[in-house]
Amino acid sequence: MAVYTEVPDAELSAFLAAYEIGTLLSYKGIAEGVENTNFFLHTTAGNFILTLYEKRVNEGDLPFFLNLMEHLARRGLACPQPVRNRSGEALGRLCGRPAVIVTFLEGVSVKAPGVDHCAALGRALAELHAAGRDFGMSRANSLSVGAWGPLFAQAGSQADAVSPGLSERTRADLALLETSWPTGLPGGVIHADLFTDNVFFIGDALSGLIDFYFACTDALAYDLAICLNAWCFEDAGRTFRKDMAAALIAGYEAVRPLEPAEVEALPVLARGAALRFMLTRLVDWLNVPPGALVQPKDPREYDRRLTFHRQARDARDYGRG
Ligand SMILES: Nc1ncnc2c1ncn2[C@@H]1O[C@H](COP(=O)(O)OP(=O)(O)OP(=O)(O)O)[C@@H](O)[C@H]1O
Ligand SMILES: N[C@@H](CCO)C(=O)O
Repeated sequence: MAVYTEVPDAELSAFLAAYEIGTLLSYKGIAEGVENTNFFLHTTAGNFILTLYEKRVNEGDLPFFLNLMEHLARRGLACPQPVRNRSGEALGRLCGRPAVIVTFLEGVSVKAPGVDHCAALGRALAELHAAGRDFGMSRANSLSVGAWGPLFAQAGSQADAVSPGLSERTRADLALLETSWPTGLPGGVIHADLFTDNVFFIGDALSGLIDFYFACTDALAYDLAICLNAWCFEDAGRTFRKDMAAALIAGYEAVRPLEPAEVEALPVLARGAALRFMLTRLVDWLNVPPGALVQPKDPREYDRRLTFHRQARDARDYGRG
């Protein structure tokens, strides 16, 4: 359960008093998620999410994330909206942490997506990229290829205790990716963490996207590569579902066709995306803060995906004919 920061009732009441969101009827810590502390708030005015930003979120980046959510909603994308307090501010402080209330988005995430979910995700991802095109702010991707070596150094010699041979495999992947990472691909605002838990459906229809706290300015096709990893593997990373990948890419290209350079770069982008999530999971796995209510995610699931990516030859192996 991702609650890193306990919030005493009195502090919560004082914080909420600054907002016009009715009277608190109930609240609870949210079980899902690993990055930030989230509470579900039920008030006389409706449902809201209270987020306290933790380790990986830099406070200076919050205006980018909050403005982005507002911008995307203006462009018609369904995503949570920051709630401003009586002074007109969206960003507050609670228990020493930056804190924001956002609107509640209806829908449920799918645990085991199918081909149709992947097709819908592809369309939504391309729509997100299109909606972000005229967003005026930018933020470098702080978890791109340049960050992977330092992340690996944090795990150091403990990697092999998590999975035999992981150090050596990671060293080789890093060396290859650091020299072959593509530059100059079409760029813009990307979500950068569009895992199944961040995409909501009502029935079969995609109802919205949440969790924009890794959003940044980077290659658009890298976002697609992240989704290929997050949505198109089964059995904890052992089985690649080419049919789901094909549906994801086709859904994306129905809105925004990929350029030839992006198609060519897909295998290396997918390999890099897998390494990025393997590394952040590895560091988190080895460093659970004392007292935190969180279930860290298993880095071995991404080590297994890397086995697939290492043998992939071109985009056809990812279902892009
Ligand atoms: N605006 C929202 N509307 C409805 N539910 C939400 C909203 N924001 C968060 N949630 C719920 O809280 C959970 C955790 O939120 P979120 O994914 O933002 O946390 P996180 O710690 O950043 O997680 P992650 O591990 O995906 O980075 C979500 O899976 C969802 O169930
Ligand atoms: N989506 C990430 C966690 C949040 O960044 C993962 O599954 O590793």
